[in-house]
Amino acid sequence: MEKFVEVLADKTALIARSRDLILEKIQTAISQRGQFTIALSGGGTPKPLYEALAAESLPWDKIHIFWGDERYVPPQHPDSNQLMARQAWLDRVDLPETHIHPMPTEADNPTADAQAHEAQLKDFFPEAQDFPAFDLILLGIGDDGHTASLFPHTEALEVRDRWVTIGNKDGQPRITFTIPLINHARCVLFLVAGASKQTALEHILAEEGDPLQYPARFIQPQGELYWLLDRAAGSVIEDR
Ligand SMILES: O=C1O[C@H](COP(=O)(O)O)[C@@H](O)[C@H](O)[C@H]1O
Repeated sequence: MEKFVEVLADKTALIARSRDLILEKIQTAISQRGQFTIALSGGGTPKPLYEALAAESLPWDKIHIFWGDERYVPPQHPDSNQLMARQAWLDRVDLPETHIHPMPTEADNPTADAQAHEAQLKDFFPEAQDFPAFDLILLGIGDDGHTASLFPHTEALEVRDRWVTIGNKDGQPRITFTIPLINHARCVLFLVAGASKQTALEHILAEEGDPLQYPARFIQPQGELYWLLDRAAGSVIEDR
């Protein structure tokens, strides 16, 4: 694993750097493999990044969009990660609808939806031996140290034999990529902004620590790992 930690001056610089990195990864993946596969994160942090990517002229017919996690709500629900990405980015560009691969959330059965999405991924990545290698998985962290929907001390952290599983946020189900799937990516990019993330970040990036308490510590991909932080979040790292 190659690990890079960058502290950017502010959120604007953070978004510009992450946009440029993604544009570089798109170009490399398409020139080497003919397509680019990305899994998106939800929450508030990546929204301006999606808006910035919507302004780019890209080979949309070679780009496939997935999600690393999803809230267990219908696709039109205001909490839906899919809805946010569609409004900020996907609905604004000429991306074929067949290239958008949301996590299903409407079976009224999170286990069935997680299994259905795993089957969809297996159809998309027929060559995958044990786990697929996404070109880029975009992640955030919560103030509690969670990433994707891998929450502290939850069963999802133990899952090693599935691609997709059920997350648990305070008793509410979510759908989430598993740790081994994320760790199989060619590149994992964490985007972290705001002072509220400082404490979690300090524990996640420390030499020693408990990954069950700070699940983002489990993310050690076989490819590249980028931590892009704005100064409000990353000053704790600079001060170390
Ligand atoms: O619940 C979630 O939270 C994290 C972090 O969100 P943010 O609002 O603090 O940026 C996010 O990465 C995850 O995808 C989302 O479902």
